Amino acid sequence: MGAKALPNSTQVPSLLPSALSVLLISPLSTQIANRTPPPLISALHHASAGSHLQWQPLLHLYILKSFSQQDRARTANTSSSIKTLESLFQETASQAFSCLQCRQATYYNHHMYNRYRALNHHSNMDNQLPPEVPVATEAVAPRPVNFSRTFYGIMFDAGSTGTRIHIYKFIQKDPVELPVLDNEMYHAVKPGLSAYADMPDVGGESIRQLLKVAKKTIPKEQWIQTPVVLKATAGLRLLPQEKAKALLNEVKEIFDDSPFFVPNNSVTIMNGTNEGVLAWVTVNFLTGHLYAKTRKTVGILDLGGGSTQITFLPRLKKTVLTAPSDYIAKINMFNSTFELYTHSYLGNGLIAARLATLGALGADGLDWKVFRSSCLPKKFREDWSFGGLTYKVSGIPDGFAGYKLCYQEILQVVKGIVHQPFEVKGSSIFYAFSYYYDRAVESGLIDGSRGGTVEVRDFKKRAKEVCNKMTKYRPISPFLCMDMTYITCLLKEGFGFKDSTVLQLTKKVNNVETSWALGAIFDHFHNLNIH
Ligand SMILES: Nc1ccn([C@@H]2O[C@H](COP(=O)(O)OP(=O)(O)O)[C@@H](O)[C@H]2O)c(=O)n1
Repeated sequence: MGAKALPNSTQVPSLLPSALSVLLISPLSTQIANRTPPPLISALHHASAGSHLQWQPLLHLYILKSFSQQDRARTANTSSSIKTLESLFQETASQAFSCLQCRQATYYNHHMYNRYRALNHHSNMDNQLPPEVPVATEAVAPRPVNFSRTFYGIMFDAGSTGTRIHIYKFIQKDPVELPVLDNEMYHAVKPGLSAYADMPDVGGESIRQLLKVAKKTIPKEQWIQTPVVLKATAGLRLLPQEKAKALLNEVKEIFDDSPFFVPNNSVTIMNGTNEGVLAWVTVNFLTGHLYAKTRKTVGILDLGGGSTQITFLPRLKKTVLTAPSDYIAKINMFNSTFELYTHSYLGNGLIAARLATLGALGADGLDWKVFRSSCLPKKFREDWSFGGLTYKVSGIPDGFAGYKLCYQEILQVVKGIVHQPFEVKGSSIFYAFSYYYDRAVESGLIDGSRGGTVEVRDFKKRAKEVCNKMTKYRPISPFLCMDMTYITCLLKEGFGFKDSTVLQLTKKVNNVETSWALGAIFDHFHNLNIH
């Protein structure tokens, strides 16, 4: 089966702006007023304080599908989603206010006080729609003179293959409105910090470079109250402790010299559980699945360079009961606790898996040993660098190359290592990103600008083709056969997905990266208490 188009909720960008602007500019315009049930108008209008990224999939679905009078049920769902996304920010407000009370940071002062007021305004709204808001309210409502409309958060993702900055802009239009995510500014540099294990000061330059982007993006008067946080993943987890520490210290010094607000513990190595859970929070937030008592969520599959994560909300108790105890994590949101299946496999990221397949992971004699694999073109031989080390790698010149042999090699890296959750054979939807996405694009499975939906069997089919015609695909990457075979093997033999399992390959939703970073900024503003 070839690539399919994404469903509506992830195709929003091309269709939404015009439809959304109609609603935001004139929520009671005749057409909409005639066709939209009054409670929804109220809810949408109440929520219309900015461009409201998180409402977009909901609005999109509603506008495109619900203009006929038939869909009262869908309207009810939409309204409840709006309400529950508000709840997320109500909780944020509550947390922020406690920070205000403990005087942790000047940063929180006026934004958070206003959000606390919003919390009071919305208290006891469980199972209700937001209150009716007259159309003219936004134009004439009195506001405090210095009311600040926007605030920002900076999250650095120090990954094994690169360092990225995510600058999130939130808007709070009115003291009684809750803040919403307006947009994300994203920038990335390569290689990752771990490549500077022996020269942390040089590694620090990449952070300085990215901070310049933050200074350009965020208005000067906001700098002092904008938190800057860096979380490192597999690259630093795999380094010797003292080398990782030296890099983190370097970053902390750079942050301290910056004009931004540096909270406690702002530079850390994140654990694998949080990486998986926060990516789940991001994707479910962006796709409109995150609300109180939600059962209909999507799973996530993240394939990094050094580690890989799987996270989903089990529907069946058996999935929880049959999982190793440290594969279940709890997270608090909307006054309830979500019990997630999550695990991060360190050493099973795509690049680490290449090294393992080649027998090079942790090997000595790197200056003379040549690491060979039947997953590489026979005549290929090159020096290849990862994580600050250089490896001599090659195909097997007088041997065989191809899918079957390659699959057998790769099986050693997966079999018996990756746990198969009970429920994964069911019909849950999984969003897959990072290297799943990149390799699907490079091998021509999906379009790079739009993403797409594939089945697990599509990866297998394309892996066979790439491995059995290595010369054709060599200009794209000599590692493409190895990578595609690894992805196939990880999905099938590792997690135990069926050939027919559908994967939603997505890099961005409404122009926001599908990465743990957004979940992490939520976690910063409101401790989600992952345990
Ligand atoms: N915001 C992000 C972060 C990573 N990635 C991709 O994720 C892959 C590697 O992730 P990573 O370097 O963070 O690896 P880990 O440290 O998580 O193992 C690369 O393909 C990146 O381009 C992305 O597309 N967008």
